[in-house]
Amino acid sequence: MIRCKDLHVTFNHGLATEKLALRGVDLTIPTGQFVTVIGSNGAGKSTLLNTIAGDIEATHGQIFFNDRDVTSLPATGRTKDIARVFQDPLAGTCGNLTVEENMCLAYGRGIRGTLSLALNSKLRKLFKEQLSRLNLGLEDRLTSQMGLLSGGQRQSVSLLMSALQPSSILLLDEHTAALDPKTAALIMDITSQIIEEKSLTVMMVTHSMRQALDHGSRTIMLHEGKIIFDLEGKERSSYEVKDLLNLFALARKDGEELDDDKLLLDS
Ligand SMILES: Nc1ncnc2c1ncn2[C@@H]1O[C@H](COP(=O)(O)OP(=O)(O)OP(=O)(O)O)[C@@H](O)[C@H]1O
Repeated sequence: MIRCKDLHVTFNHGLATEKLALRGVDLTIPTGQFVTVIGSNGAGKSTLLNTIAGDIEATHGQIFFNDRDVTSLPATGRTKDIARVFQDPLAGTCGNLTVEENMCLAYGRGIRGTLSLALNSKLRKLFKEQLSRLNLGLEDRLTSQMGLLSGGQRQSVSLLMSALQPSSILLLDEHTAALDPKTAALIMDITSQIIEEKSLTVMMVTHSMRQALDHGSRTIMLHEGKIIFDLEGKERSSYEVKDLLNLFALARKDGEELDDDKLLLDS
């Protein structure tokens, strides 16, 4: 379970550039729930995920994983609980290491004395099996340098790496946004499989209204640092993409244009 209690994040406090990025987020995500997170540019989606991951310190409020208060834990103290895949395929993997070395690091996160974890034939077999699920021929490129893979290939490996970790929470920040439609669909497919296999608690930020409704069982919409809609159950099932776009229209202030073309394009 993830619980955010009255979560606030203010950047550049007291300066002319002060920004209230989160303004009292109250959110409880039961164990095993898959929540899609939508909202226009600057709504606070990444800030929410980064604060849950510990990369950004909460200005006020608390974060719990189950009953454990992790608010003051740095990101390094939360890595056992959280796996992440980012929009940028370069984030989250090391370009100078080989595919198998990257996977070994991810695998080792759950094991004591990770630095001494050696690549052996058993691990290579496991990594090959995982990579072959992608149907991208990456099972034959275990010793290729990660930096030489295409963005889509690299993102695919990042996703598999998240499945090798012992984490119970998966945070996906627009992880298919930089991919071509075919690769994006493949990645979403594998994402769903991994989530189901590991019964993960998931938050997925997306700009695609279609993706937001097609995946998971709950959708929250952030606007100016607050959750303004929280849809699940029958109500959510009855929603179409156009209904979500209408919610966006309702959320904007009078006369303010929806400045996020991407929302419309990806719908
Ligand atoms: N490190 C930072 N310093 C100052 N302001 C920041 C910082 N990070 C984010 N912000 C601001 O906080 C607000 C929320 O940003 P955030 O990245 O969470 O939005 P988002 O909903 O993820 O947007 P997008 O869809 O464009 O990625 C924005 O106004 C952003 O400019």
